[in-house]
Amino acid sequence: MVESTPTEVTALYGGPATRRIRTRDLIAAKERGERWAMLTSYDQYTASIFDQAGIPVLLVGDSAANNVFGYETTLPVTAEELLPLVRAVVRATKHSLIVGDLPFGSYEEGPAQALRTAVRFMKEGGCHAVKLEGGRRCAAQIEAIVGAGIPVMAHIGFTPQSEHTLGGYRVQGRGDTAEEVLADARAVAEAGAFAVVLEMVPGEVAKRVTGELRIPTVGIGAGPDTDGQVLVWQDMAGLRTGRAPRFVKRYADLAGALTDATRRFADEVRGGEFPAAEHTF
Ligand SMILES: Nc1nc(=O)c2c([nH]1)NC[C@@H]1CN(c3ccc(C(=O)N[C@@H](CCC(=O)O)C(=O)O)cc3)CN21
Ligand SMILES: CC(C)C(=O)C(=O)O
Ligand SMILES: [Mg+2]
Repeated sequence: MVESTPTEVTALYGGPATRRIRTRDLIAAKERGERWAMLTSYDQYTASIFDQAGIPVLLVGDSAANNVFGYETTLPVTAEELLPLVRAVVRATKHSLIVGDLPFGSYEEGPAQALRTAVRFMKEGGCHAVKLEGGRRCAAQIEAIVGAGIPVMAHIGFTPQSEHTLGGYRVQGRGDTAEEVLADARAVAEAGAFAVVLEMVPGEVAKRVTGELRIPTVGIGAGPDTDGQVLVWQDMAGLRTGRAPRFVKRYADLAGALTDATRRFADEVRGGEFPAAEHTF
């Protein structure tokens, strides 16, 4: 039997988990035809669980705006709010590649601003790559960041930071506009992105993009034919209540479990059952 060297990772799943996943592992996985999962994470405990459960890529999303800070949209969240979350996720993990999502307003002015923010995320956040929203319009930003040695994940299709231009939460790339999504995908790959998120695009369009690009595609509401799939963790685990987007599948009912635990705790305090002798010094 051939023993693997400590630095070798033969597969994203099941390989010797002796070091962090790197961007090149994701490109190699695509060449082998392997699919992989990505989740958001914004804190120590979820980061550690996802890292140990074998999620190769964790995104500290600007969706922390909605799912941590309680804003309506992702537009208000700042680098100052996101950076401590990035640091927490990095500190809690050993294997996953950590991607920091650049917030609205921190890269649109041009390559110099984008590079400055990306450097902050790497230096102050300690993440291993950054993500930004936009295709052709962000090619210069991607080039500048990649040119400084920082890996970039792109994000095209429905880009929540530009919901006011896109006309709300809508599928992008239906009919004739499929070519727009393809042009954006080619532009970000050409600019040096190591992967690209495809959000809310028709499955057929995502399949075409995935077949055409050498870099992996990561779908959210983009059908089954992308190389990776990403969900917001509170959606995946059923912590978020209320109506979820159609692309969400709930794998647990954390909201139900936590409500139940909370009620029992409160009831036992009211009934004098907690704390018991074993909890008392
Ligand atoms: N919890 C959470 N999950 C997400 O997926 C997510 C965030 N937050 N925050 C940032 C963005 C916003 N995203 C969203 C938010 C809403 C819809 C939505 O309501 N979609 C509807 C309408 C689609 C349509 O009309 O075509 C759906 O049913 O999917 C989609 C993506 C994705 N991101
Ligand atoms: C949904 C993913 C791709 C994202 O950008 C986020 O969570 O911020
Ligand atoms: Mg985001």
